[in-house]
Amino acid sequence: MPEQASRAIRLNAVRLQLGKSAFHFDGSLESGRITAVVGPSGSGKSTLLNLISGFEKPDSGSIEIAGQDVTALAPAERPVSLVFQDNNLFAHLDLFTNIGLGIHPAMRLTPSDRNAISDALTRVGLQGYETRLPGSLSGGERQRAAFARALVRRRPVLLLDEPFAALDPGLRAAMVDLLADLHAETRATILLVTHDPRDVVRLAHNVLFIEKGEVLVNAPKEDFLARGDLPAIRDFLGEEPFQRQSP
Ligand SMILES: Nc1ncnc2c1ncn2[C@@H]1O[C@H](COP(=O)(O)OP(=O)(O)OP(=O)(O)O)[C@@H](O)[C@H]1O
Repeated sequence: MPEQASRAIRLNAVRLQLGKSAFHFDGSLESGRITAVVGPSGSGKSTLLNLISGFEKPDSGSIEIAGQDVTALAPAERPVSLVFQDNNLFAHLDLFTNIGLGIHPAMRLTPSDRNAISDALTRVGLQGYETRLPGSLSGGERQRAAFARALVRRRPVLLLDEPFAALDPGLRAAMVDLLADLHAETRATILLVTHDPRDVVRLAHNVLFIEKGEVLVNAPKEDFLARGDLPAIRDFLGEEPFQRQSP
């Protein structure tokens, strides 16, 4: 499938040292699919997303997105949207502007852009919050606003670092459904860092399990869920019996 291959993310012998932590990533991620990025705390999940989005530069090796070598490109030049763990809203700008910047850095917005912003706010349950500053929002509301910005950007690659972490169970379920809908609409390549095996079961097509800065397993979800023989994966899955479900 040449077209599929050309749209994938490839990490070619990527090496990075951050303080005492060494990272080595080699392999590819399927395009148009949701890949759950899982593994113990401190294993390198956020670092992988930072490398793909360009906020970290490899010491050696290269990164390709959609067939293009992006290793030397700045984050804004990459076809990627990233929602950080602690979200990345500008504190001095209202929500409308924060989200509008996701569409156009100089805020030259068309009427349809303005509609898209309002629509995104509605979809994350923040309708009417256009003039609010991030500091006046709860952690979960900020997280949803960051998600709304990723929605309007419509980049082919969406990187989400624990986007549901600060949400209560009801909102969490709504946002999980929203992400599933978003993927069905856009067929974006989505990497989702999560600590919750339920997200893997509900959302993921593939799973990348990272341990100590390296990929332990990169496999379809069904194969991953069957790897209870590996202690690290058993620890992640816990005691719950997980059904083999398709997203
Ligand atoms: N700039 C840095 N300087 C030194 N060490 C760093 C730096 N950034 C990350 N690290 C270390 O690299 C390791 C991996 O960090 P990373 O944030 O990628 O882990 P993670 O898997 O996302 O963890 P968590 O699940 O807790 O969010 C950690 O031990 C972290 O302390």
